[in-house]
Amino acid sequence: MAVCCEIDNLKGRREVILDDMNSWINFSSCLENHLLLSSPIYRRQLFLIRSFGGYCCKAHMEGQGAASGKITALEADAETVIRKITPVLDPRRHKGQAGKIAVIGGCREYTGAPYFAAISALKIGADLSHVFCTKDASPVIKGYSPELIVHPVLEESYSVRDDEKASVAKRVLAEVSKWMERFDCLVVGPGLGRDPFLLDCVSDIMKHARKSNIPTVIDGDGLFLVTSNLDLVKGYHLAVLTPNVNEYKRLIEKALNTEVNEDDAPEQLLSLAKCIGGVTILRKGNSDLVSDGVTVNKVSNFGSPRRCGGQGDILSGCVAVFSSWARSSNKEMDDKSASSPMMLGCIAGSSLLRRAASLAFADKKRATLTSDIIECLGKSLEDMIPAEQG
Ligand SMILES: NC(=O)C1=CN([C@@H]2O[C@H](COP(=O)(O)OP(=O)(O)OC[C@H]3O[C@@H](n4cnc5c(N)ncnc54)[C@H](O)[C@@H]3O)[C@@H](O)[C@H]2O)[C@@H](O)CC1
Ligand SMILES: Nc1ncnc2c1ncn2[C@@H]1O[C@H](COP(=O)(O)OP(=O)(O)OP(=O)(O)O)[C@@H](O)[C@H]1O
Ligand SMILES: [Mg+2]
Repeated sequence: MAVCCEIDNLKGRREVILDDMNSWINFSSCLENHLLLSSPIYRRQLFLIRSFGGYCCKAHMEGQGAASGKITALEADAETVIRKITPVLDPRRHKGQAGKIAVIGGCREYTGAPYFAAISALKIGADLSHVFCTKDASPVIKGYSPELIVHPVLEESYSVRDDEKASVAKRVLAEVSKWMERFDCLVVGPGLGRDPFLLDCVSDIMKHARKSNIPTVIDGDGLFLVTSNLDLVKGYHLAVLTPNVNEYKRLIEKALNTEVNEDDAPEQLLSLAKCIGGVTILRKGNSDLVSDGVTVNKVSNFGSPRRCGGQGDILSGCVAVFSSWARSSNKEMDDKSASSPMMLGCIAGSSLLRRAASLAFADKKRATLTSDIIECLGKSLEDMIPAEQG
């Protein structure tokens, strides 16, 4: 009979005999839910057990690797996560209950990024999607889509005199704050730009969101801001950072004062998340890695070989929605021991984006663009969780 609690302690040699279906179910759910950090040896044994057909087998596990070897990231069961957290389409629900998201981003240079993030949130099932951007960016973003609610409230240095800055900053915070309590999640950074005055205002917005316990996904130039002031997110368990290759490099250099180490990538990500006080970090790349400083997971389902700009923006909008759904489903089930909603949101968002990218690429090949991927978000979700059954 498998004794699941012993599986956590792999310091010595363990023998696990899975002699019936129930013990296999216990054993495998223990692995999926708790033992996310494992040694290569352990993973080989898991594979061996699986290859025996799931049960009625005997496995010897040498624990040396777990005690002294590398930390590896187990592939997350993203499809199960998506099925678990996506809300049913219940006719008794009213507008807003499936999620209200706000993107803080969009300036003179970048109007695509906040649009991609905000429209992706709607495409996967959120009810309302707002964008808080600069005055210049607003008509452009509104022009892309009548679905988005666009607030032209941010200001860049060039449009504000020095003697006006304090009052303008106060006004910007007031404009965003009056909406804040209504949002289930913020996405800070897609297309924000790096204007110092604008970033000061966004720091104030982030502090306010934190005080109000609003989950916050930080991407793009939001990561530039956070890297320059880690205290903005340090210890905030409702923060998610979604760095790309450059953004990750800067974070590692700043927080850990070292270089990116590809050989021990899961371990380094775990240390980074721990160092920033348990924020959740989704490191984007060929495989996406997700950690909250306690566990580390991998999402590596096939995506697309096209690296057109904007895919990270889609991801940030999806992570915001899925994290909100995961939070609500934890609350509905009153399950305090459930996995971190931000981890689940990252796993679900990453997997869905990659599926959508793969579908879009199958159709458009080299001509695949971010808008094509957005068009595939709905079908990708439908394939896993049909609307009529959901
Ligand atoms: N259509 C759009 O509006 C898009 C806008 N985007 C926005 O563009 C902004 C910048 O995002 P990126 O993903 O390009 O940011 P990155 O930080 O990845 O790159 C910015 C640029 O600086 C260079 N760079 C980065 N780190 C460097 C370093 N350490 N030394 C030298 N050069 C370095 C990169 O090669 C790149 O050309 C963000 O606000 C982002 O959201 C992107 O999301 C792509 C789509
Ligand atoms: N080499 C890769 N192979 C496969 N998929 C990748 C690769 N790199 C990134 N991705 C996927 O694309 C998504 C976006 O990652 P990317 O690194 O392009 O973000 P980004 O640079 O922030 O994008 P954006 O242009 O929106 O700012 C990731 O979540 C990942 O799933
Ligand atoms: Mg990006």
